[in-house]
Amino acid sequence: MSRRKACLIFNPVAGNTDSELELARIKELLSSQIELDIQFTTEEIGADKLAQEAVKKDEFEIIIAAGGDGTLSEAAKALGETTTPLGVIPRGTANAFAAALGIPDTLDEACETILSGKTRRIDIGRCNGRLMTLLAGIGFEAETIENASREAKQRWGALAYLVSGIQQLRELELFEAEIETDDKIIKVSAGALTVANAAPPTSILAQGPAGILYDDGLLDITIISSNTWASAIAASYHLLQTGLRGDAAKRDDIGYIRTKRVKITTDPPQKIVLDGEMIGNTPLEVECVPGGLTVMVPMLPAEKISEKLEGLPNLEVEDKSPVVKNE
Ligand SMILES: Nc1ncnc2c1ncn2[C@@H]1O[C@H](COP(=O)(O)OP(=O)(O)OP(=O)(O)O)[C@@H](O)[C@H]1O
Repeated sequence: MSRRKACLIFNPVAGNTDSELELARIKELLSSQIELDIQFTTEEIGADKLAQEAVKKDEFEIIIAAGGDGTLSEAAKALGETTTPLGVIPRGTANAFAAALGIPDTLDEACETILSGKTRRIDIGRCNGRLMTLLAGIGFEAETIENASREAKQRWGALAYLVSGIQQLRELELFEAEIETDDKIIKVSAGALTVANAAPPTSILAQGPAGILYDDGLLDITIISSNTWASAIAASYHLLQTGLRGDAAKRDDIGYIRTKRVKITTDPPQKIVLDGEMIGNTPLEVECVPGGLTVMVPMLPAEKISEKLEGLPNLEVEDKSPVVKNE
């Protein structure tokens, strides 16, 4: 059987792990079935440029990105609105992109997902003229991201966002927002607004609705209007719980709507963070691009796997499925 050809885009500085060992393991796992052309990102040449060049060459069946959320999201955006599938190997601190799509975050399982060859078309968003894979946030989320420095992230990992978030909550100030969808205009005082195409449960500010579907052609907007530090903490905790359970939020200071496109203006103007990167100030316009990205995903979403027995001592499993007789 001939091997498939893939371009592997690898960020050698992502995460806090030994990247040489990781690259060797990826090659070991994939190369029996996939011929890899390995390209390293540099400070100057990002995953977006490498992915665009790979698409242009027109010789790869898959483009695989191995790195943190920055690398994965850049590669995804370069493949947006093409049919080339993206293989995802998460190697960062938070790995929100993989978590949002149910892609496992261990190297071995992520490579297994790529080898399984199952692809799925997912939505992407178009946000103020740029492509969006996960979400855009204004208010609280934007300030949190800006304040979580790379140094803090390296020292504390995902905790850095939490610490920065709590600092930010102390300075909570509401702003006036006008949210215009195809069929409504909503005016509201808000502390945080999140427009999500897809989001992992850890993106708590996006967890208003019960489950954020990444292939329904719609965006999920969560509005948080807590006006005191105590109520903002209670709202965040509620969202963490409901998000993990897959339930909808049930507090008066949390609202959510679903729409194909949205325009948000605020007074005063607020910073916008798009997929973890500051991109400027409001107004914010987002539109869903249904099926805009093809991704290699596991056969079953990871969260649906509810059984694990392997590894238990003296394990014996009897298959009791009924025998079908041909009479
Ligand atoms: N060879 C390189 N040397 C230095 N910086 C690089 C190199 N390749 C990519 N980068 C930088 O790495 C950043 C992207 O990092 P990425 O998101 O992949 O990992 P991370 O920051 O460790 O993960 P996370 O975002 O989960 O913390 C970009 O800012 C890019 O400029």
